[in-house]
Amino acid sequence: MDKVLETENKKSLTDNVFEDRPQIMKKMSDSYIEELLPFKSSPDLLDKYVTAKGTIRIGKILEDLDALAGAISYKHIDTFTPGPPVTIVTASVDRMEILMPSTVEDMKISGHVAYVGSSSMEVFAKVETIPRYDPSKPHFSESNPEFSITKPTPNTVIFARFTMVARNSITGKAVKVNPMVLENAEEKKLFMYAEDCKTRKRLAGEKDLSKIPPTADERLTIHDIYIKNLKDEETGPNPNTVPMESTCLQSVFLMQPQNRNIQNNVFGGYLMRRAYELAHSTGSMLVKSQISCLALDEIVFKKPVSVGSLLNLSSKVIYSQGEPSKSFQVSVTARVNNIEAGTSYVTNTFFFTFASNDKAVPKVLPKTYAESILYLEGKRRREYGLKAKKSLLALMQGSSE
Ligand SMILES: CCCCCCCCCCCCCCCC(=O)SCCNC(=O)CCNC(=O)[C@H](O)C(C)(C)COP(=O)(O)OP(=O)(O)OC[C@H]1O[C@@H](n2cnc3c(N)ncnc32)[C@H](O)[C@@H]1OP(=O)(O)O
Repeated sequence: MDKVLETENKKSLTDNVFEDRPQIMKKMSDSYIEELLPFKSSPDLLDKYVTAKGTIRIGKILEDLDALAGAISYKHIDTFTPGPPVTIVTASVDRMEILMPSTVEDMKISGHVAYVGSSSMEVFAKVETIPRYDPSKPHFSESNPEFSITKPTPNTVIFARFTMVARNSITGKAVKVNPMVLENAEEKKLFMYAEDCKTRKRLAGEKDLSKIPPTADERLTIHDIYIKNLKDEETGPNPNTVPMESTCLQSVFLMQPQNRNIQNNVFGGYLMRRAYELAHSTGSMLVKSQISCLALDEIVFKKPVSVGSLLNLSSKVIYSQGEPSKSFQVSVTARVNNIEAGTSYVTNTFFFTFASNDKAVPKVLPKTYAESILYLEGKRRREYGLKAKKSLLALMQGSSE
């Protein structure tokens, strides 16, 4: 008996509370949320989202998607009984193809939990245009009587897959989330697909060039660039090429409490918006004209960014083929400086694909080995991106039949 008491006394109070958290079965439709963004009929709303070009700010939409994924996850873990607070954090986001229209359209963002692991949830969310928007419909709906699973349709402009993780708000440890009951074959298929997405993201980063050296073909590419650089030095700079180092931009932000979760860490969506805006500026400076965002590669939020720290975002154009291609890749590295502790670490690197709307894009050339590795990273991402876009478009075509 004494032995049992001794063991019990050694257990942390908060851990017990979380282990005892009741679990209830949830359906996919239980976590569904949709929010209408009627930009055409609501000038006040449009005012918050419009860019100088008169289009919709992609950064704001990315921020909304992250908040929506958070709200959906909280809905899934809700057990309808008062309990200790659980914090939901964004662990990773899959690659997103961005097909935003060049005109202002009414939109809807919606989604639900598509897979649950032990403490993780895969949230599928999409942004779509609503050509025949009915202003008598409510703006915000927490349930949908005609629930259908989230998959891309011909009206989808962004299809996003988030991995959200539940943590004990006090100890920071993993918390078990509610299990899920699958109601039909379509949901089972989506659940398996979502599980694959989660596993792939979990393994992301293990194949990157900081861990695996360039292939033989890639080494040849680096050598070709070296020869080109030598030629340029002899004959004078080529007007159609730009050194990678000259494309760098930086911005520094003090992390304020307005963008924090209950653990005092900054929302992933806020970081995505800031990174997007810097990447867009970096691309525009290269092209010196209007550009459009085509994709945001997968993101892993490795470490939290705490309120009070300094966020340093540094960006560069890491890959562009030059004429006739109009697309190029921009990377943004987020480094956090803790002023009082004097520490600094990289939390994540964002990779964007942009395309020039009209003007030609100069070829970007690396000068150092470190830049060459970034160039190869950009080239790999471009090649992977072309395949990913093809399969998304096929999925969208398929769902219209
Ligand atoms: C307009 C709309 C209306 C909205 C209406 C307003 C609503 C208003 C609500 C606001 C809601 C905001 C919600 C935002 C939420 C943030 O934006 S949070 C801020 C950004 N994110 C962060 O700061 C996270 C930083 N990273 C970390 O803290 C750690 O890396 C993590 C994510 C906790 C993972 O740590 P770890 O030690 O690897 O965790 P570990 O315990 O080993 O694994 C836990 C689970 O995560 C999984 N996992 C870990 N890493 C990964 C990964 N990279 N990929 C996939 N899975 C992973 C594991 O597989 C494991 O899964 P299970 O087997 O338990 O199912």
